[in-house]
Formats: sequence, C-alpha cells, structure tokens
Amino acid sequence: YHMQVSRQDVLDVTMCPSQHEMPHFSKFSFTPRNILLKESPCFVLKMMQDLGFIDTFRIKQDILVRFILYVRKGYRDVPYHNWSHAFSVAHFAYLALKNFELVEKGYFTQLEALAYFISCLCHDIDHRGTTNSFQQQSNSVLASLYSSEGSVMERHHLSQTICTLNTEGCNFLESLSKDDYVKCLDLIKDMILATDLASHYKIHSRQLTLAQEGYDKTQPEHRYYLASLLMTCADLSDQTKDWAETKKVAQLIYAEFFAQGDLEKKMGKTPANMMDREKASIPDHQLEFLTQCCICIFRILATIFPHAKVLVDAIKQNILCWESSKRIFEKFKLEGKTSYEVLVSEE
Ligand SMILES: COc1ccc(Cl)c(-c2nnc3c(C)nc4ccc(C(=O)NCC(C)C)cc4n23)c1
Ligand SMILES: [Mg+2]
Ligand SMILES: [Zn+2]
Repeated sequence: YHMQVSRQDVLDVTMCPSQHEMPHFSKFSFTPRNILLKESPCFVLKMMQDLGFIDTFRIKQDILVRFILYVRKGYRDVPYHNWSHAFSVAHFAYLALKNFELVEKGYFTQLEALAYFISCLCHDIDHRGTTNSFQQQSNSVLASLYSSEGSVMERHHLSQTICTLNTEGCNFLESLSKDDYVKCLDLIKDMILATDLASHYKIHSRQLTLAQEGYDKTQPEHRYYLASLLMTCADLSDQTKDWAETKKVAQLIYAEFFAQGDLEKKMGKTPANMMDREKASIPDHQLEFLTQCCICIFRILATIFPHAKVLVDAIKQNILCWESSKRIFEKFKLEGKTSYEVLVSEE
C-alpha cells in the first residue's frame, strides 16, 4: 500500500506559480515561510528542476511527487520543527547552491548537491518539538534506541528519511547507479547527523581554521566540514531574514521550548531557564544565541564565500533589533508581563 497519489495530486504539485513570476525567489532576502503551504510541494519540485537534478539523475516525476508528499506527512504539527521549517531550510540549500555556485565552482558534485537539498528537506522528520536532552530525561523510546550513539533526534530523522525512501513508490533515487545510490545515502547520513548543534560545537574550531587557511576542495576532510557548515547554516537561515521574520520565528521557537518546559514541570523536573516561560528572558537568550553561535557560523561561511557577507549583515541587523527591543521587554517586565507575552503582543 502506498499513499494514494492521484493524477490530480501530481497535477496540483506541478501546477504552482512559476518562480519566474517571483524573480527574487532565488535571492537571500526571499522569505520562504510566506509561500502558501499547499504550494510548497510544487516549489520543492521546481527547485529540484531548476537545480538540474531531475535531468541529471533521470528522476521520475510521479515517484518524486509521492516522496515529497510523504516527507511533508512525516512532519508533525509542532510550533517550530514542522514542514514549514523543513521547506525553509531546503529553500536556503537552493539559495546556497545557486548563489555560491557550489557545483559550478567544484565545491560540491551534483550528487553532493542532491544529497544536500534532500537532507535539508528531511533533516527534522517526525520531530516532536523536544530536545535531545529531553529524550534522555524522559527515557523516550528514541533515547533507548539511540542514546548510546548520541544525536538521538538526528538519528531518528535519518531513520525516518531512509524509511520514506523505502516506502513503495517513493524511492526516486532508484534511477541512480548502485555506486551513486550508496554514496548518496552515505552523504545524507553525514549531513542529517551534522544538524545536531552539539556536533557543530565539536567541529566549529576545525571549520574556522580550514576557512582561514584556505579551503581545499581536494581534501575529503574539508568537503565534510563544508557540508556540515552548510547544513547548520541552512538550519539557522531564519536568522538571516528581516526582523519581522526573525520575531515571528522566535515566537514559534519559544512556543516549542515553553511547551517542553511545561511538560518537564509536570514530570517534576526543573526546566532550563530558556524553557521556562516564567523565567526566560527571550531578548537576552536570543542575543546570546546570535552573538555566540549564529553569527560565528555565518562568518566562517563568509570567509569561504564572500557573497555570504549579506547574511552576516542581516544577523547583525537582527542583533541590533533585539538590543533595542530589550528596553521594551524590561519596561513591560516591570508591569509583570513575561517576555513571551511581550514577544507575541509586540507590534
Ligand atoms: C541547528 O540545530 C538546532 C536545533 C534546535 C534549534 Cl531550536 C535550533 C535553533 N534554530 N533557531 C534557533 C534560535 C533562533 N534560537 C535558539 C536558541 C537555543 C537553541 C538551542 O538549541 N540551545 C541548546 C539547548 C536546546 C540544548 C536553539 C536555537 N535555535 C537549531
Ligand atoms: Mg534538528
Ligand atoms: Zn532543523
């Protein structure tokens, strides 16, 4: 049995407004979260066509459509880690491939480019809106499966990706040669596991060094670190958009964090401050995340790709906005409002 994908489904997915009516679709300033959700599968198809994957790998359209619809179905209705996040992360992969000319300039082979795009689309499949540490704390089934290797959620997202490919009528990679198929799955594994922020912190200094010494495309180690960096950048790409977008995304992230904090309180555990809706100071936490984590990652990217400077500038702009909004949060705090109430009420 495979999900009934009718002729109409295929037509719906193939008939969306062409990107050519949206000239800025391939600009870093484009905000993919404003694409209508019902049109998003079609835009995934259009991006893959535009990147040349369909022709290069002789991908069958109806199988690809079924795969995309299954991946979308694999995401849950949680505030942040949902299909809309997956779609926006895949859109950033599309932007990076086109604006940095990753294949044209030899940073990625076409196969690595395909693996990068698909890994972004699938990297958070079946996310429950809770962190890796919550899996351990709550002795979840996923923790019992994967906690010995670490990156519990990311191993689950990888497993869900493989399962979706192995669902009848969904394996659009079947047209690849045996070698390419095995290589592609290997790349998807490395790329999805690289989205564990804890793994990023382990290799951050190594990435900084190789960017400063001069990226060497011929070294497999360099290629691995670049792919990891590009995955983390895609995962955090919301932070490179304008302030209105950044504020909306913060509301979603903290809705998810505070729901986990509420759950931890019910379990008799004390949540981390950033998960506690009564204690969290959102502007301070966001300033810490943007200045200590986010901007550093995009600065490394800009060392390798000068075009990425606009992304660093966008993050700097958002840091300024959090700085100035801090005063508003403090004023309302004196009136007894939590920072979440201010965030969602602020005009
Ligand atoms: C790349 O992988 C991920 C995974 C999960 C998330 Cl939510 C994010 C992410 N994407 N946007 C954000 C923003 C704007 N702020 C964040 C503030 C804190 C944290 C965080 O994970 N702190 C560690 C603690 C949970 C152990 C993540 C944040 N974040 C990225
Ligand atoms: Mg993730
Ligand atoms: Zn993600």
